[in-house]
Amino acid sequence: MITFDQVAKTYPGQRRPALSHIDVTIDPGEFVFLVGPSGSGKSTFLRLILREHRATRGSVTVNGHDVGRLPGWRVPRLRRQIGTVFQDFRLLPGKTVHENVAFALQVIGKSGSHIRRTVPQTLELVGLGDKADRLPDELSGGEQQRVALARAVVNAPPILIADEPTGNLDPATSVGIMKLLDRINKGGTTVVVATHDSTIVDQMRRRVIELNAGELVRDQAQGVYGYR
Ligand SMILES: Nc1ncnc2c1ncn2[C@@H]1O[C@H](COP(=O)(O)OP(=O)(O)OP(=O)(O)O)[C@@H](O)[C@H]1O
Repeated sequence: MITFDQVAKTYPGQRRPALSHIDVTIDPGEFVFLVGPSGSGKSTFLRLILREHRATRGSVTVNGHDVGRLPGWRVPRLRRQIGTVFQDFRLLPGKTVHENVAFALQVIGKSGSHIRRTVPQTLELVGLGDKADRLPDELSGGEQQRVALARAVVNAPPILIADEPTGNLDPATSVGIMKLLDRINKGGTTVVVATHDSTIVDQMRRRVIELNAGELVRDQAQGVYGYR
């Protein structure tokens, strides 16, 4: 599903590579935590999957496609296969919860009847069925992240990527978000989460990939956070 084959990435103008010698395979349906100190390359790893950047060496394959070789016009189709969630939620402030989630379907051309059916189901999944008409600034941080999650999965992508999804949330709220990611994964979605949240990684005991200075230094089934 997602394969890194001898991947290296050096950003333009930088001497030190952000990633080097990365060899890893993530199978369909896996749940993977990506951990490592600040600057170790976690976001770069995720950006290569999304083709926000291209590898300098080696190849990144998603669903059988070498994403570095995709022509530009195919990149939107790749990104439709990958739901994304970030630390800062990135909701549209002038739109309601329903509209934020619906917008993700409108931009890919889904019909009004599909949207009216699917959005309420997805808001129920994330526990926000009763807050569809709220604006983002009328929600708590945890609720805003649930909206972002609903938006990420409303078109049922096979892959969900989350970069520090609990970075702005208190511990109790973070547990709720991780339980939701776990539930989405149990529905068959491959989930990759970059995080500094050691408590949650230690609680969940899923596969842990650790990066350090751009190198993959640990790949552990049912792993722990494992460094300070
Ligand atoms: N656009 C860029 N241009 C140049 N260098 C970059 C760029 N993005 C990241 N880097 C560098 O690449 C290295 C890896 O950064 P990256 O953001 O992938 O780390 P990270 O593990 O996600 O860090 P954090 O936990 O702080 O988010 C760092 O040295 C960073 O300064």
